[in-house]
Amino acid sequence: MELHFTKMHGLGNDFVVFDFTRAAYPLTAAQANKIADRHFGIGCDQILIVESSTSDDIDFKYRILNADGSEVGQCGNGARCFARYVHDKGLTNKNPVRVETLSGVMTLDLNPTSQMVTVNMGAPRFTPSDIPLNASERQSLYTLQLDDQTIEFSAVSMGNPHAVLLVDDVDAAPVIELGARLETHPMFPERANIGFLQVVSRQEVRVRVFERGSGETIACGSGACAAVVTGIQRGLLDSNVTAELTGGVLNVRWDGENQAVLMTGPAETTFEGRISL
Ligand SMILES: N[C@@H](CCC[C@H](N)C(=O)O)C(=O)O
Repeated sequence: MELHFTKMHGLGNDFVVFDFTRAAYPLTAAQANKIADRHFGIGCDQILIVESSTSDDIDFKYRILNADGSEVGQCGNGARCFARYVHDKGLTNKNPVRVETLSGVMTLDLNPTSQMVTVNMGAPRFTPSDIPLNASERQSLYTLQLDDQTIEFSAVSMGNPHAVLLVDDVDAAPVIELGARLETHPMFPERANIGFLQVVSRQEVRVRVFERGSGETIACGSGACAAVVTGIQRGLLDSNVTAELTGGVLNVRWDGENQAVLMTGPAETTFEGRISL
């Protein structure tokens, strides 16, 4: 079977995008894993699948597979690329675009004069069972034990599970070593994305994220939102924040409890091709 794909990225968080609106194709986890492989496949952090929606008021179904083949409910950088893709391919001319994911409905707003897209990420969820997190009650800071180290973190669902650690300097943070160990810690029954947050000022942060199912990526949209939201909750940040990731800059806005998070950033196409599976 040969499939046409489009390669896209949001701040270097890169995606292989497939249009399955006309014909469904059941990609297996093993095939997804092969596509994402940077040596034996195309190479990407996530695979994004465009499908038709069955609801009248929703434009598309937006499915997300991590590089390890696991299907997940959220990808913020991917959502911006999704919006750009369905417009560039002429699948819709609606703006905003409404999409359904495993985690709920998202609204994607394309800026008509630039490559920027604003994603309404929905309201963050803090209840442990919603994240999910093995804890009996909601707290702004949790701790877990790793050998003889006590790790302090905040936890939130942005439609996917995030733990956020506050650090003095993201460049010096042990993102890969600690991220890999925390991703699969029993505190996180569905694993978690592990973010490292450095507060530069009340309006500016630096963030690195070890992503569940993909490893450290050079940008994670939902990770940036999780980091900013937990920083605001801890009283360290204002409601409108610039998040600097290794791949570039996002704007994140959150006006507090039960309010939706708005994330704005670029979305770009790099190339198109065909792959035999
Ligand atoms: N890169 C993403 C997040 C992709 C999914 C994540 N790895 C998970 O497993 O939840 C983003 O930009 O949000």
